[in-house]
Amino acid sequence: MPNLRFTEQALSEWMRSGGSHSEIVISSRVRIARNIVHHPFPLLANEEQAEKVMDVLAPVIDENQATGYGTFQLVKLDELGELDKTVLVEKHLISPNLANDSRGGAVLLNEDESVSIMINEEDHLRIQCLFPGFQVKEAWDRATSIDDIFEAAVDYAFDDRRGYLTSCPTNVGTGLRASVMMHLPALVMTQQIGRILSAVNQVGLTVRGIYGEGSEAAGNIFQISNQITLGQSETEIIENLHSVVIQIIEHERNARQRLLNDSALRITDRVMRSYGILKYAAVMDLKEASQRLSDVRLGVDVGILQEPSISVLNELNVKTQPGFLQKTFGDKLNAAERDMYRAKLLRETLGTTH
Ligand SMILES: Nc1ncnc2c1ncn2[C@@H]1O[C@H](COP(=O)(O)OP(=O)(O)OP(=O)(O)O)[C@@H](O)[C@H]1O
Repeated sequence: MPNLRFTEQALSEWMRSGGSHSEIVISSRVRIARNIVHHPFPLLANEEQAEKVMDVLAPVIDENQATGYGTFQLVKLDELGELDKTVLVEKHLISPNLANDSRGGAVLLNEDESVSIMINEEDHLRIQCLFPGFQVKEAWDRATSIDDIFEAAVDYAFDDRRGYLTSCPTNVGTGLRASVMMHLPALVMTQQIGRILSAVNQVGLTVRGIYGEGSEAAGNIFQISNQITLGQSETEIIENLHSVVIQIIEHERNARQRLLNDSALRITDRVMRSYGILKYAAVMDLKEASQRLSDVRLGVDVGILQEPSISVLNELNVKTQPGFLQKTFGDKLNAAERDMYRAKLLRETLGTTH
């Protein structure tokens, strides 16, 4: 089993700085889907064929250490235990898809974990770049520079009329998904979220939960990304997302202000109560932890609380997940044990000694 430093720390190095609008936008991501010619797409490939794709793609970055983004390590999913795979998903470094069906799958990760290049996921190549805060354009620049390195080395499946060809028709064209992870507690509390999210859908964007397609929006965190990859240029996709996100930020800010003006005592009580429960509870399930961490994050953002730091809250969002908990406290914890250890971890991290 390889020495996997990526699963030791909960907080990726790239998450340590804030980025712009970080009181509302937690992170930005761009991923580009590509396939290479003369190889069956991953869903149709047998093990040997998947292995061949890996042999073609994995060395491209190895030979190109001058990416400017530090050295990369190749992690083959078949060589990892279930727990390490789960932790990589919990840190957003691989998709749940790749963890569940990792035949011939691999990921190339750079040192600060801001670039993750999945091989043999739904497509041969999925280049993902992550940035803290609202930095979709920066994530796009980085992803496209990595894409250029691959494009110079291999032949991509490309059709003059349709653009880049992908396994799922929803990715054909640019193969681009740009997204932001937003913390929108005030829009949820003021019950405006439904209206805002359906407006978002109407302008070609889609809303997902914290772990992507099919996951729930836990802890008032929503992932907003482009739905359309065909018929729009990459710049248009990024610009469209950018302008909608700016509007959502504005709505969330206004909602926070309104809550503070109209219900300061109620909000303060909610924040302090959640902080107290996180510091002293003996049992805590994931749903409650996510909700209470969201309350505390809001409290820090609007100045009700001076601590903990946002960096500690980001770290707790990963550390309280089932995989990471088991990594910390021991393999194979049942649900009741996880709830107990989650509470212990929260008490210890938030500075309560008993
Ligand atoms: N802005 C973001 N910040 C951090 N992680 C993100 C962000 N957007 C998406 N992710 C993570 O990327 C992973 C994949 O998400 P998702 O399923 O939405 O995208 P995808 O695999 O690119 O989409 P699809 O295959 O459906 O086109 C998930 O674990 C999700 O948490």
